[in-house]
Amino acid sequence: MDGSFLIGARAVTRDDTFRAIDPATNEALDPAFATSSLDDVAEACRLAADAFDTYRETDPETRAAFLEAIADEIEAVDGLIERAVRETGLPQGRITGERGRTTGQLRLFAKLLCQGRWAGVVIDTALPDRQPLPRADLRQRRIALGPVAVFGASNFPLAFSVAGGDTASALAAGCPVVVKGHPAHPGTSLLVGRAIQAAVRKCGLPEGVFSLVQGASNALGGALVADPHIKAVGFTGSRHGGLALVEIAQKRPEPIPVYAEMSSINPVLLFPHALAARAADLGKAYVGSLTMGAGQFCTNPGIVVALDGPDLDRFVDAAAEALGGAAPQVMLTGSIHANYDKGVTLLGGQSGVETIARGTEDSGVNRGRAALFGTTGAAFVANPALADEVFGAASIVIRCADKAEVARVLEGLEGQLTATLQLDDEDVEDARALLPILERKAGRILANGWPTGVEVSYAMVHGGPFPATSDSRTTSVGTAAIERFLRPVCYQDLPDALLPKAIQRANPLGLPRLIDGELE
Ligand SMILES: NC(=O)C1=CN([C@@H]2O[C@H](COP(=O)(O)OP(=O)(O)OC[C@H]3O[C@@H](n4cnc5c(N)ncnc54)[C@H](O)[C@@H]3O)[C@@H](O)[C@H]2O)C=CC1
Ligand SMILES: O=C(O)CCC(=O)C(=O)O
Repeated sequence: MDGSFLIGARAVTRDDTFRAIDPATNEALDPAFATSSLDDVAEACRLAADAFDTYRETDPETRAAFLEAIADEIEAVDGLIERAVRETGLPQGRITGERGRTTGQLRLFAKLLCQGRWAGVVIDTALPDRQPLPRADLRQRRIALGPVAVFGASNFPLAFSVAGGDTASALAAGCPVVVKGHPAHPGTSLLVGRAIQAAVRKCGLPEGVFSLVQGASNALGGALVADPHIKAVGFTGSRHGGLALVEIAQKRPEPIPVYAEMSSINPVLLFPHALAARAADLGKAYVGSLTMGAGQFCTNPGIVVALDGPDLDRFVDAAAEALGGAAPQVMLTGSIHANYDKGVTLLGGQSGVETIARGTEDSGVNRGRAALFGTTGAAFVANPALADEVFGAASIVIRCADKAEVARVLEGLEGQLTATLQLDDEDVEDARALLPILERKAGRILANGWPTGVEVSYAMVHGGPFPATSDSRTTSVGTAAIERFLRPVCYQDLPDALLPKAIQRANPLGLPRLIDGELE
């Protein structure tokens, strides 16, 4: 690996460099990586704009073959898993699974392209004899928005990074992509970036379809979002970072959409009959979800809400026992670990909050020690700081005096990616009463499971009201993610010779069409 970054078909080096740090040891890793300059960012965006008109009008099958080629190239990269493990501290099994999720995601978008519904073809045929006025021939399809800036996430070095869901959905839509790799895993980013670059070449696509810029400074990311050629942004990371990018995008002479996935504490509701039947099992399973990946999931179960009583005591005892035996895990970066420790100290120091259990003692660098807290519904409602996300394996159990207090706790929450119900048949009526609140708050509501681990599928919604995301109308995981990067265009009375293939009368692409309100 040579430490370059990728501008179109070129690998570029610069004198200004930075290194990845192995978070398990704090050792700086070779090689040194070139930091992209602001001119490099501008060049990547210009190439993307040059490629746009050609790339967006490629046949769906061509883009599908491209996505498949990227997946194949990623699977062929030597040393990818090892490098990602070194740069993130995540275990090999987890990274291997994540690679499968990443390539599976690319292949799912390839399949979606061949199915054609994404093109959104709707036709209202002309009614020349309609009284009192004739109707024109109206043909709608969706086209790509333009070049997209994607920010790789620290916590998913493959599935939410260079070739992750944002990139896959933007490329599927017909948008060239300029990725800013996350500075914590530049080697992983480069290896995956090279795989995409190779796929661009093999598929004969314009070089500007993909570039990867690298560097740690906010100026770099800010310049990318501000570049006039960029027409949308995909981001997963901190609330602070996401909001900074939203502000830059809104202040541009031409504001653009930012799809930022930010903070979420993912409430878990324990209903009385479920608690009575299996409190101890629920306690253990909750700690499994909480501590997975050192808790570094935005879907991590950060709060548990239940009626106070002996069954909740049994849940808490089982959770405390499981968490008390949980070994500290390497976190992604020194600063994420420091933020975690700070968040745990702040939460534990709030009035009305008790520390129920901590994971076993910290014995190495950047190890996150799990933390379980408890409080009452009244204290939680009175103090918004108790609902701040602590990114890592920390969670708080909220003991409510009655059902009305459960509802008040939920009403007080900000927007969430998920809400989880642990319930039995006898709990359904209580759950039904809370469903309207949960629908207003969350993008995904699940029963008798745990929120971590998102399925990549057609029905998935990985989104939710602010601050879970900056735009609750969409999802960043699953096939519906393509919609973020498309916009409708209506063609009125254009002759067939001028129409794009997607909406020509003979339907040469064989796309599904809604004609005069009826599915063809
Ligand atoms: N909710 C979630 O899913 C996640 C939350 N986090 C939170 O974020 C904290 C920091 O972790 P990171 O992953 O590094 O996230 P981050 O938001 O600090 O950085 C993500 C990316 O955005 C860029 N960036 C950040 N602020 C920027 C700005 N003002 N202008 C331009 N570019 C900017 C960074 O260089 C990086 O490429 C964690 O401690 C955690 O609290 C991190 C990862 C996921
Ligand atoms: O739980 C998952 O699989 C996805 C989590 C996620 O989107 C994140 O942590 O950024």
